[in-house]
Amino acid sequence: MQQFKELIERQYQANLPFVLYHKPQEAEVNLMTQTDQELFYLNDTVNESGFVFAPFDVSQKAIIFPHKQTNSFSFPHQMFLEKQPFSKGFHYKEDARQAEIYQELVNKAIASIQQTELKKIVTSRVLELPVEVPQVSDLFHRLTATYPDAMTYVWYHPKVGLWAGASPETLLKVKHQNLETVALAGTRHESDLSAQPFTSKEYEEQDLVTQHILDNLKPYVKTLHQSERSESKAGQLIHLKTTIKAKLKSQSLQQVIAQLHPTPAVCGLPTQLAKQFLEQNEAYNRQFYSGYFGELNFKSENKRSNRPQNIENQVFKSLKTSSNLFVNLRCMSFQDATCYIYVGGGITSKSNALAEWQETCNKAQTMLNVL
Ligand SMILES: C=C(O[C@H]1C=CC=C(C(=O)O)[C@@H]1O)C(=O)O
Repeated sequence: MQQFKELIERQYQANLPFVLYHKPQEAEVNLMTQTDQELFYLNDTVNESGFVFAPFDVSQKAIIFPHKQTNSFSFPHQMFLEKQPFSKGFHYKEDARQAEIYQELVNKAIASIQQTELKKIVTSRVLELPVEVPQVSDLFHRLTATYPDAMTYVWYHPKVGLWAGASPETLLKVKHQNLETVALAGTRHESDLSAQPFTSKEYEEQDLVTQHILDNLKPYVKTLHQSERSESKAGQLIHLKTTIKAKLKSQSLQQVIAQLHPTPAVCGLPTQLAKQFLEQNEAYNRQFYSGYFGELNFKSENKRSNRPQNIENQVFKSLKTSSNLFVNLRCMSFQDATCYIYVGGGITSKSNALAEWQETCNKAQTMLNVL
């Protein structure tokens, strides 16, 4: 652990880019470090390989830590579970004015949905906390120990900033031509679920996401399959989730990402109208919140024997390419002794502004727990 800590802190103190991440339930924690401060933008989704960090706004370019410019390390995830980290959680009381402002935004979204063809808008807000930047190795330790089922990460580039989070949502997994994605929406705190089970509001909210993904993927896939809807745990929150699997017609990842991002789980429906509403009414820049991030075109060696017993020990090696991208939710950034926590929720005609405010408070707790 000491070696790990020193490696990360040295990189951070030297103002050099790195990403530290743990994919849901994986045995290993990964670290990629860049040896200079150059900022690389993703230009070619098909041929470039590395860790991408993409903003919500699709008109802005994604950043990549390219494999060719980085060193990669891995550590056993077990190492982060042995000593339970020490967070007591950050007690933060939001003032009534913040609640008012957010509920006004939600009511405006509800009115727009009632008066136009908009069906759903995912409104969001940012909390500002006076917090010194924590030791990045400790922050990651707490995140990954607390949320082993999420995609946890700490990402840093001196020209962009420091981001961290615990995402519950896969944007896509692609291996060869096999694609997997999820429609995730609808939220309850686990302690409320038995008294207040999911209602038609959340089922409809989540159906919109599932249907949108299925419709958008159809032209690009040979087969398409959706799972039964289930309840999925993310920290202390429960969401509704449908898993969608498909066989792609070609490996055009660029087209597929364009179909999936931003989904109605983070923007709304119809997408362009919802985006317009957010541009006009959300009084802050989302930056990387509700964008996507993760492994793009990672190559791993695939070994297989041509005989069941492997008698002649003849092993074929082939390189497999896979991508694992996640939606950047339950995340925060740090700047000048301030921590910014980003939270939102899906609004439909059936939404209640006070309940939506409470939902964003519950979501913020995911990050407050590890500060
Ligand atoms: C927009 C967020 O969550 C999305 C993902 C799951 C459930 C959601 C909801 O219930 O509104 C949101 O669509 C967020 O966490 O900031």
